[in-house]
Amino acid sequence: MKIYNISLIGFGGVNRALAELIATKNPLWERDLGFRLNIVAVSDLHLGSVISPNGLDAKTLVEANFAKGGFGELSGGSAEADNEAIIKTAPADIVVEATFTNPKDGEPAVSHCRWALNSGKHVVTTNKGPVAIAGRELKALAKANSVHFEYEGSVMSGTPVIRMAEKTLAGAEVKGFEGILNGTSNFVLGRMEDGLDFARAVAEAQALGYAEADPTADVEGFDVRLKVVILANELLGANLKPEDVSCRGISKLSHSDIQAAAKVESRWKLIGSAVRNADGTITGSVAPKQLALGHTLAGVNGATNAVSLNTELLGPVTVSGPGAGRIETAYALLSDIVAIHNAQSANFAKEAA
Ligand SMILES: NC(=O)C1=CN([C@@H]2O[C@H](COP(=O)(O)OP(=O)(O)OC[C@H]3O[C@@H](n4cnc5c(N)ncnc54)[C@H](O)[C@@H]3O)[C@@H](O)[C@H]2O)C=CC1
Ligand SMILES: N[C@@H](CC=O)C(=O)O
Repeated sequence: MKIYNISLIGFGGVNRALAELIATKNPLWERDLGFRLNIVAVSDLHLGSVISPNGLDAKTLVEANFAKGGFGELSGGSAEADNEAIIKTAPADIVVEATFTNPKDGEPAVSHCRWALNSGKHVVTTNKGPVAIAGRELKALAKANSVHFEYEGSVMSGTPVIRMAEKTLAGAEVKGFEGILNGTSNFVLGRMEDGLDFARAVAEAQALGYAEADPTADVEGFDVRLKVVILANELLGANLKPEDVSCRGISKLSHSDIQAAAKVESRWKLIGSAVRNADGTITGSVAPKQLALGHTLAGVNGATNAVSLNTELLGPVTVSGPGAGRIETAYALLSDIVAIHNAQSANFAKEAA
């Protein structure tokens, strides 16, 4: 049975949820997936950092109510988050990057990924910054170091859109897509339909763990813009950068806009889309759209996301599922580790044959 040693970079909602899963699900994973996970290091800007080559107890990590710098009290701990040393020197097979998404330049997460890949460690991440802004470079770096760079959770949280499209729709020729790609803004629009004001709806999304550290990224569309770039580059073979995608969020929609839409049997949704043009170029955009109630995306509510992939051979194929949430996103990290494990097992089998 395989044990993967992992380092957690960032210990907020998502990585804490992964630790929670590790605390309870390792025996199940051992039986069903053929591996278990062992946390050998954690680094967090607020809590500090800790390395324990034999492994930290996941339950203790989750249940201890650490104060600022609290990892300094642990054996092998420091009150400072020394990400670089943790990533480069802790005896991990896999670095799990779940610090905040920086929509401007992706840092410091891009550097975290570079350090890990250059040290011969796999990277799994839910952070959209490195994937949208430096995805090509990081994939090449992973290849050069014979390791994996996996990022299923960067779009639609635990709902498997990237891997599903690449593996099971291979050959179907994706020509474009449109989707609801931000759980927070979709949740906020729904709560405004219920009569709640914008600020209170955003506060609810924050309390539920859906929102970005700065929820401006959610409501102004910057988060969806990163996801449009990721999907367009993955599924349409584009080479878009965030600044190539036009972007308008939901913050200017008022209660009267929402009521006016309801009167004509429609509702507002924040739509991210991309299309391959006749000349082969790809255009991406993010904007609120008023959809008739019969539209495939109009009934997608709360933090649920959905994307309709427009394919040449099948027409539209729509995938829907959780788009945000701590456990849901931690599942995406697990699915990335399963992908690494399966690829490695296949390699070992090939070498042994
Ligand atoms: N929460 C969700 O539903 C989803 C989140 N994501 C992405 O996953 C990542 C993590 O999300 P959450 O855990 O919800 O965020 P969070 O804000 O709860 O946690 C982020 C953690 O990273 C730490 N951090 C920030 N900068 C750091 C640095 N330079 N070094 C070390 N630690 C640092 C913070 O102290 C915080 O504990 C983000 O990039 C987010 O965009 C992706 C899909 C869904
Ligand atoms: N803040 C994001 C989290 C997932 O990417 C969202 O609300 O969709």
